[in-house]
Amino acid sequence: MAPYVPGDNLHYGNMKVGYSVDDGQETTYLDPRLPLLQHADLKDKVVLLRVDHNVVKKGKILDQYRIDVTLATMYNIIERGGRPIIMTHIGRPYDKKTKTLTIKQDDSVDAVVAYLQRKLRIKFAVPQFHVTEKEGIHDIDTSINWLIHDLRARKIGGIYLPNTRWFAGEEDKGVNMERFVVQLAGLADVFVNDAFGSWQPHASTYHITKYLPSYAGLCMQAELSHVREVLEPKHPFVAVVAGSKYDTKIGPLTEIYKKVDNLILGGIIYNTFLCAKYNVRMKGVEESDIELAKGLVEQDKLQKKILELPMIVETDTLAGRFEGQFRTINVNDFKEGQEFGYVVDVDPASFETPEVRQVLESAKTIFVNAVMGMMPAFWHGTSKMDEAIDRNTTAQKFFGGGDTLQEFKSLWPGLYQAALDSAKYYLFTGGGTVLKVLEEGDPFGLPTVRALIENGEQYGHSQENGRSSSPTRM
Ligand SMILES: Nc1ncnc2c1ncn2[C@@H]1O[C@H](COP(=O)(O)OP(=O)(O)O)[C@@H](O)[C@H]1O
Ligand SMILES: O=C(OP(=O)(O)O)[C@H](O)COP(=O)(O)O
Repeated sequence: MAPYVPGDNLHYGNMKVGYSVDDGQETTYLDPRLPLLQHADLKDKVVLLRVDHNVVKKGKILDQYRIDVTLATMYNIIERGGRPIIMTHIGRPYDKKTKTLTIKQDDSVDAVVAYLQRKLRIKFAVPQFHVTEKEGIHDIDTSINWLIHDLRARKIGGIYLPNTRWFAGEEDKGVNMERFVVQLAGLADVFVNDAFGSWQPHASTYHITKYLPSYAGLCMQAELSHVREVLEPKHPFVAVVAGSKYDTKIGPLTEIYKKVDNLILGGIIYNTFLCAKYNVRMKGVEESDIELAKGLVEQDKLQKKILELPMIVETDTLAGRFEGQFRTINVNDFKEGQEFGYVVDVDPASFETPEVRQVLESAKTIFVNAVMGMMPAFWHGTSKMDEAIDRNTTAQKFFGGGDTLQEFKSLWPGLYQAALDSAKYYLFTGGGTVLKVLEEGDPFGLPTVRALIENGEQYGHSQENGRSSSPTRM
């Protein structure tokens, strides 16, 4: 039998035999100053690869999507002779208020490493370093040299470092950070950033570029290219933003507000907004955050772009959804000075009001970074939101965010699967990152991406230096 040639379909009468295989290339639109993985010299080089494999909850992977989209970069590095040292953060083990680090096995990279080993059938080594209570790992000690020796000798397929946020220097700005970055850089010859979702300028995403020739990975490139569609949306443009990461999401909202036709809020952000607007109080919402939300309330007084979801769910306990201990309350009944228990979801009925239906059904672009309720017990609002958004079959729909994708997958597995292949949907690996890009107005202004560009200019390996011109073929 003749060998199968991709793209060379065989026709027998009306029957089509074989299938055509896409060449895997895609036109991307990237800033020509951005140094690309494709242009790096990787032969026999140790490559420090930062990914966003922040997919582990209580020691388990709930959605492997963020790992799968980095496999192309790993393959590319290995195929071109590079030896990978991979790193990611998991969760938020550093408490900014108490300034302490809590190291729990649940936040380890073990589940990710086990998944990669099963998937790629190569062996990864995870080095162990000395841990200090409340301060984490101070040093990458020399014990790692043995593993690097094995990596170079191809006795192991890769090294996977412990959770980057377990290192004292990761989120620090002083000597701890400098020491950590110098030690990290000492392990490798080249740095590749494929962690679109990790926009925060930490040691392993940002400061490391001061010390190694640095490049954008393939996932990073694809995401940066697609984010243009949200930056230049078809109108009406509706953003739905919810969840629990109040600290990193409230800032971008003021800028995003200017770009959208309507903004729908949920989760802790919405609770804080409601407290500020109606002068009510809810358990778990901090006074300092209410103060921050007042700016958004003022902004909305004139333009009225924020579409309120009127019915929300109040509970007496955060321990679960227990009959008789939760109830639906209506924002329109709020009285100044009222105090509520924990507000943990949006009632699904909110998505059936004529105003909300009209806005979602007439939108041309919808960006969703939203888990409406406290999971896993209060899933009802998020489920209804996903359904209401899917009803609009003409809009371009962009979902982004670790938890957003994970809940989309667990609540609507069939739809999630279809969305992965649908031209009407695009799933971003990072939700906070897309919000940040909308705030900056430029994906190449993200601190981590800017650092790559500056590195390319410093080392002279940006695309502009005779390698290629935009648009780029991956
Ligand atoms: N009202 C609420 N109270 C407490 N937690 C909430 C509430 N609404 C959503 N959450 C939690 O927010 C988390 C998702 O938020 P976030 O990390 O900001 O989203 P993403 O990862 O998609 O950007 C979920 O774990 C969910 O349980
Ligand atoms: O899950 C992430 O972001 P996302 O919740 O905005 O999608 C990323 O891993 C970034 O995590 P971080 O917001 O703790 O820096």
